[in-house]
Amino acid sequence: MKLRRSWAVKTFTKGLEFFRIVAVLAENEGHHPDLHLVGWNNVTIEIWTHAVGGLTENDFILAAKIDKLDVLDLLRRKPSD
Ligand SMILES: C[C@H](O)[C@H](O)[C@H]1CNC2=NC(N)=NC(=O)C2=N1
Repeated sequence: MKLRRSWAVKTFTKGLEFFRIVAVLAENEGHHPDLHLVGWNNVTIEIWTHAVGGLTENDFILAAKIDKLDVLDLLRRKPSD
């Protein structure tokens, strides 16, 4: 079981900017997601705790903080939810 969310970014480079922002957060949290940039503009982030091979509270905390990031200027459209 993993937490997974995808976003369509405006450009490949904006996808990398997204990753850079997430990387700062991940370093601060001491918890690190899997980052995928596929098909030039599809960003998918997967979160789980490798150490236990499943989900822990830290995963939900990181996911919630990623959801709150101000990345609208990087996206093709607003996230649907
Ligand atoms: C020592 C260090 O805190 C651990 O290796 C952390 C780092 N970040 C991590 N991130 C994630 N997603 N899962 C882990 O098990 C994990 N372990």
